[in-house]
Amino acid sequence: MTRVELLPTAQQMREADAAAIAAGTPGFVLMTRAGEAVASVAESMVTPGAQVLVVAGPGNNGGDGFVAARILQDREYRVILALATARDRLRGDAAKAAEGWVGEVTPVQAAPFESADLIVDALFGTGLGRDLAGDARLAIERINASGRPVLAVDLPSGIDSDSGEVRGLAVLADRTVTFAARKPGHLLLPGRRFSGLVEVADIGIDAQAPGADRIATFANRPALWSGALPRPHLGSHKYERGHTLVLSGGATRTGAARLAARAALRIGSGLVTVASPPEAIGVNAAHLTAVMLRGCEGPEGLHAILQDQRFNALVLGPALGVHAATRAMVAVATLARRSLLLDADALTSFEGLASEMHQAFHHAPTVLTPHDGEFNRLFKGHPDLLDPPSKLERARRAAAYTGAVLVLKGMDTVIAAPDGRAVINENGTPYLATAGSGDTLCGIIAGLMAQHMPAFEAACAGVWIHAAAGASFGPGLISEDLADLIPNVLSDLLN
Ligand SMILES: NC(=O)C1=CN([C@@H]2O[C@H](COP(=O)(O)OP(=O)(O)OC[C@H]3O[C@@H](n4cnc5c(N)ncnc54)[C@H](O)[C@@H]3O)[C@@H](O)[C@H]2O)[C@H](O)CC1
Ligand SMILES: [K+]
Repeated sequence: MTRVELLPTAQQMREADAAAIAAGTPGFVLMTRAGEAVASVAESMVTPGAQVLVVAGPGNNGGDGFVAARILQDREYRVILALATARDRLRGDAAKAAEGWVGEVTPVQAAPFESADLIVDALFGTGLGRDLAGDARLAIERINASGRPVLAVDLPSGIDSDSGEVRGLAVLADRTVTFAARKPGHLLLPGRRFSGLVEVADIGIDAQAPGADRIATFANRPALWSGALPRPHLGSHKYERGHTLVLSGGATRTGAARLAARAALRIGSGLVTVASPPEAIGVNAAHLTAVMLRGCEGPEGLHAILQDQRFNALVLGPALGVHAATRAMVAVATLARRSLLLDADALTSFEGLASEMHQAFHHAPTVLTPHDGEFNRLFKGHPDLLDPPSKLERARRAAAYTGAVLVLKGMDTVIAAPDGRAVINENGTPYLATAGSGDTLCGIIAGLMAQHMPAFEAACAGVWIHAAAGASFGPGLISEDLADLIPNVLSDLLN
């Protein structure tokens, strides 16, 4: 099973950097190792004799570039170094690295971008603090316009290490060499797209041990939650494996509930029932076999069903309709204190009413699964939740605000818990962008919670399993395929 991967913030990297230095490794040694790592990846991209243009910035990212330039020149590459600042402005280790460079230094304006066989982007890394302007911006425009292969040092310049956002303009790199650990900005969009193929170089810094008090972000990996996956044992009976209740929409909107219900059954919920409005009973009955069916007329009907405590996980939202009745159903479900998954209409019915969700979900395991559009509609009027540029930060704040686990979906789905834990998912596939895919995800997560998996772990596992199932099918995937692709993914995880 792969190991857990922490994605340190820029601040956590600075602390890890300082800890390595305090433990006896001089900063310049770290920089030299970083430069060596850059040089060795550059050698895998172009052969000796090739023209390499290293574009260096004013800080230690630039310092790494100077070290790489020296090493490559020693190895018979034709290296030119373009400096986006005045040489006498370099400080500390970067200035020391520049002293070791005896080759040509040109101002950015005169650098031969178009004729380079490889461009090394050493302008900015984790120290990027504001939108780019001036010579730095010019350099990035020239790099991107050159059409030449680009190797980025630590991060593509212009990408924010913590949020993955573009600070004005960013280098579009083919490959990135980063140090000690990947950062959130390498996994979050658009940073992931600008980074190209990311490789992690071990330069003697331990970045996997954040201070226990620190907010930690991880890459979503089975190592984080496979231990919490439900594993039926010989004595298991179906009631032990939970009973998931999925609310259906009206007669012409019943597919979503059945997609969620089948997925809940496939992921291992012992029983699954669709609660259907009377006018849709016939339609649902015609399509259901192992999934059971109950009539349910509005909030009162749901309240009556929930008198049976065996229904221990609920899915509300898909195709329920955006109106007050859906809000009333959510209120009944919340008061029943069962594991609860809210998606789609159960979220957008609270557009402008998010304050009704404030601290509303602390009493029972709850997972909200909005995509960006639903998130922005739900939290309209809450700039503190909508404004942070970082998807991680938005998800974390919304989780803390509601008391629910927040799954903010996309190709870079973020899962955040009210206590600050968060993961970034990266095994998504564009083929999951198909009608009903989200409904299936609801069923997977709820089905795991029905089997008593904690909400955060169930959400992380559900997102990963959903994506792995989709990726295993590829082109032509439709949502009806997804539930039946779960068993293969599960058996890989459970063996
Ligand atoms: N921590 C490690 O593991 C190691 C990191 N190394 C490299 O060091 C950089 C971080 O270096 P730092 O000097 O902190 O910042 P940058 O080089 O990224 O930025 C340079 C400097 O530029 C100023 N600045 C910030 N934003 C802007 C802007 N928009 N326009 C102009 N100037 C800007 C600010 O003063 C920055 O300090 C890390 O990425 C690694 O590549 C070590 O070499 C090896 C170990
Ligand atoms: K860079």
